Amino acid sequence: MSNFSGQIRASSSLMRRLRHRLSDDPARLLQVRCFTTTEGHRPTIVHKRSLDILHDPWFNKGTAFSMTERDRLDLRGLLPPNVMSTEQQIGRFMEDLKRLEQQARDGPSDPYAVAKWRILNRLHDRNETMYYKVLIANIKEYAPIVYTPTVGLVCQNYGGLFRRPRGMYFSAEDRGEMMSMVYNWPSEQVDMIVVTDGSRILGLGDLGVQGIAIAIGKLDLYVAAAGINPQRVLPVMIDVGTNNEKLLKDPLYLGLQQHRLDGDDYLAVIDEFMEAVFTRWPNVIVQFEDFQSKWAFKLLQRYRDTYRMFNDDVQGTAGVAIAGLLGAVRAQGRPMIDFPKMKIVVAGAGSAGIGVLNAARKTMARMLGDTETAFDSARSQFWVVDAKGLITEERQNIDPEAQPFAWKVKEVKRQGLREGASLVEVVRQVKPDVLLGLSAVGGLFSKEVLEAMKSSTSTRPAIFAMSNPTKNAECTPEEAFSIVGENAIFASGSPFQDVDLGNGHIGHCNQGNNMYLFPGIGLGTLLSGSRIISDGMLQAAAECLAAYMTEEEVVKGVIFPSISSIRDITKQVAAAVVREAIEEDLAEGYREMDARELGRLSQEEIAEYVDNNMWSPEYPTLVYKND
Ligand SMILES: NC(=O)c1ccc[n+]([C@@H]2O[C@H](COP(=O)([O-])OP(=O)(O)OC[C@H]3O[C@@H](n4cnc5c(N)ncnc54)[C@H](O)[C@@H]3O)[C@@H](O)[C@H]2O)c1
Ligand SMILES: O=C(O)C[C@H](O)C(=O)O
Ligand SMILES: [Mg+2]
Repeated sequence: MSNFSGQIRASSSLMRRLRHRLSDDPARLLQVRCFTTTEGHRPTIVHKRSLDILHDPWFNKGTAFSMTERDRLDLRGLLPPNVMSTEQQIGRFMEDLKRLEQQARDGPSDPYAVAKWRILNRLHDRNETMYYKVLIANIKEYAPIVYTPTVGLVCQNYGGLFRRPRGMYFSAEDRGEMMSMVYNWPSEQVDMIVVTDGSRILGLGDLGVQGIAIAIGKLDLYVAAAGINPQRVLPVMIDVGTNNEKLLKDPLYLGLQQHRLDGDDYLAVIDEFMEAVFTRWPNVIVQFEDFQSKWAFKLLQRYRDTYRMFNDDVQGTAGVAIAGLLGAVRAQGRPMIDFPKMKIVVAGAGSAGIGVLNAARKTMARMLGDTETAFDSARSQFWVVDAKGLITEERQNIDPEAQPFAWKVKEVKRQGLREGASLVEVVRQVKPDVLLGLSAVGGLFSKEVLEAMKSSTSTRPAIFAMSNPTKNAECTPEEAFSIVGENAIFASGSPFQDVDLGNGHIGHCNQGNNMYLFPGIGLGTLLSGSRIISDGMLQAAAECLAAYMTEEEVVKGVIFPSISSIRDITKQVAAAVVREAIEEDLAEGYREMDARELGRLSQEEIAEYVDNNMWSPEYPTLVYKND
């Protein structure tokens, strides 16, 4: 790794000299700037040869090593003699994968999904370049394998599926050691960490150390969608124990078999981890993922003003939901500014639900003039139902995060409702424009609830069944369209097929998942060099996603892009985040691009800068060097 950064250092000084000579020609300066920050096609110096190269997934090309390279790197005889092109290699790999698929049933219950994950995982272990080439070219097919829903099944079965370790594990036993442990990771530079404590994996609950697969899956999207260099990503599991009784007794369980640490002991572990990673990699960005709500908000408040971090479930989900909600307004043929008139019922008041509620309320308030009164009145557009029913001020031991959305008892009485009213009662009385589920309860939007949505006052009632994985979705698109009607707008957290409504009509199934935002938030933060991730940067990301869909698409009920365009949407989101960081004077620059230069870039140049800094899976030519 040291050579890799050495190469970057060498090329940086060359570029500095070049730039000095060109500095009075702004047009050429931009060209050089873009060039300096592009992952180039120069040879990569390696300090390994022979089997060490074949066992190194960062350098391995398998049968694609040319004969001259085989000679240079002492590989002759270690590979079958036929030199394959990348296309041939991928062709062979895909044939294998497809063979399996042809025998498989469609849909989320695909019995071969885990087998496909295993095949892809093996490829990931032996050849990173090829793995990401396959993933990027077939993202629609394989995102549901490396990401939700299959990754959920993988986490549940990780004890059996675990082969080669990937990422780092910090456990409660490592207290006092983390600052030195971080140096065991081979990369001199890490741009992105996704960390989980495994306490709430998707809607599957506490999966302890097995939750590492979720961090790996999120980082796969960072590479595939945002072009973050895979040598600079680090999946992390913080193992503070588990409260999953089954895992505590499982002889195959890979983690600490003790109950979770809590209170100050818990905080001490997370604090030590944050200090350690930011000491070694001061420019890293840490994404918190799938922490139980109890800690998600507290940790976000604790770190967000000092570290470059965000919580994907709270903040990423909020942005995606806002984009979807604005899409639902546009789908009715109404201007976005009508958003503050929407009546929204949210089922689920955990990290995701509360994140969405806070962001939606702020967005409404901004549209109403950004005054305190506007903020206050926006509150009455939301009805929050959790496991105990409708939340009002009468609720005992109310969660402080949910408190601002608790209805006054007198007011709900007037609406024919009361503390703890059931979801179906609330929907019947409120007749909402939107029913949004982040409850993790599969089938929560029952026939009765969806029947009640038929009296929605909206011409295009929106049903967002956002819980993951598939079996935790609050309803299926078939149920939504058949019961609520063809005009409904549907989005789900995990992918479903579009629904054939007959007569040539298609019920469009949108995937409303934070995957449309977190890669761009991470990339934009990295390239802006902002030390924190501000509300404005998150808002800019959400607005960019909302504006991505055309009027024509939105009217057809298509409110989120297809996953096939995830690299493009991520690029745009990242550019929007960079622009906002510049605007807020937070951008400190990245590598050769300092804050001043960044501040001078036009909108088009920012887009180009982002594009030029995205990693693409191409084999570099390798040259051996012995120091
Ligand atoms: N689509 C996305 O991008 C996305 C993003 C984040 C989270 N999620 C999903 O959202 C779900 C919830 O995540 P979380 O972190 O908020 O979890 P959480 O466990 O913190 O919260 C779940 C909430 O649902 C409530 N609930 C439980 N049973 C209910 C019922 N019968 N009726 C109404 N509410 C009920 C609970 O009281 C709690 O408030 C998970 O399935 C997760 O996968 C989806
Ligand atoms: O992981 C996902 O697919 C979305 C979200 O982060 C979740 O926790 O469900
Ligand atoms: Mg999550």
